[in-house]
Amino acid sequence: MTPSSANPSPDPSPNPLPIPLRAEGADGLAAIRKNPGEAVLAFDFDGTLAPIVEDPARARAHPGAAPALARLASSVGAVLIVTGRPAALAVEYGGLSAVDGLVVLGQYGVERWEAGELTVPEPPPGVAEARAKLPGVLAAVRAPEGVHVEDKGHALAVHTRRCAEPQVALDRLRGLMEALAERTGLQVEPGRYVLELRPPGMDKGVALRDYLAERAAPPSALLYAGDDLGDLAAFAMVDALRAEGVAGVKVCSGSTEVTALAEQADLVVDGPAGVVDLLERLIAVLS
Ligand SMILES: O=P(O)(O)OC[C@H]1O[C@H](O[C@H]2O[C@H](CO)[C@@H](O)[C@H](O)[C@H]2O)[C@H](O)[C@@H](O)[C@@H]1O
Repeated sequence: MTPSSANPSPDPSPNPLPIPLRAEGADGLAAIRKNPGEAVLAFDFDGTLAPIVEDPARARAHPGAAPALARLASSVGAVLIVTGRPAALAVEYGGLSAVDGLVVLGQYGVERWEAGELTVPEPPPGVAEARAKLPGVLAAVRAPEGVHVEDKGHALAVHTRRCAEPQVALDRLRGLMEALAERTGLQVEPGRYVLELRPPGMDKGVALRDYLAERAAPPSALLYAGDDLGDLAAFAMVDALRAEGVAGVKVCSGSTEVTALAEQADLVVDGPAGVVDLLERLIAVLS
C-alpha cells in the first residue's frame, strides 16, 4: 500500500507528501508546512510507530521511527506520543529517550514522561480489585489457550492474539470483562485482539486537549497518527479543534484488523513503515 491519494501529486519534489483524501487534511498539511514551528505532531505507539507482534513485551518501534521523530522535533513545535502503554515502556521500546523535547502521554494520558522525568499517579483501588479477581474470572470461563494478561499498573490488558481463534476468544471474553469493569469501577477499552480494564475519565482525546491547553497558544496545526480503536478519541479531538479553527490531519496506520480509523482518516498509510515514510516526506518538505 502506498500513501493514499485522491489524485496524482502535483508536487515536483522527489519525495512529495501524499495528497490527503479530504480538503481539511490538505489544509492541515499546508498549515504544518506554512508554520512548522507552531505545529504539533502526535503519534500512537503500537501499530503506528511499532509493528504489531504477538508478545507485547517484544514490540519495538520501526527502526526509522526514532531518527525521523528526532529530526522532526527540531523543526516543529512539539512531538508527542499518546499511547495505551505505560509511558516509560513506550520510551524504552521506541528508543525515544534522545528525541529532544518529546512528551509521552502514557496509559491513555494518565502518565507523562518528559525529559527523562516520569509522572505516574496512584491507580484507583478498582485496578487492584480487578487484578485480584481477573484470574478467577478467566479460569471460571475456561479462557481459551493463548489468552494472556498484561499488567500495566494502571490497567490490565487481556490479549487474545496468541489464541487459535483470536476474534472468537475476544468475543467470548467481552461480556465478562464488562461485568468485571462494572464491579470494579473501571471501563473496558477494546483494541487489536485486546480488552483492557482501565480507569475511566481519560482518553487520548482528553490527553491531547489537556496537553494543548498547557501551551502558550493554539498550534498552527495538529497531526495525529493512530491505528486502533483507542485512537478514535484523538481523531474526534482533531475534528473538534478543526471546528475551533485549528487545522488538523488525521493519519491512519492501516491494517486489516481495524478499519474504523481508515474510514475517518485524511491519509491512510501502510502500517508503521508507511508512517515512517510519511515522516521522512515531512522532513524533506520542512528542511
Ligand atoms: O495506544 P497504543 O500505543 O496503540 O497501545 C495500545 C495497546 O497496544 C499493545 O497491544 C497491541 O500491540 C501488541 C504488540 O504488538 C499486540 O500483541 C496486541 O495484540 C495489540 O493489542 C499493548 O500491549 C497494550 O498495552 C496497549 O494498550
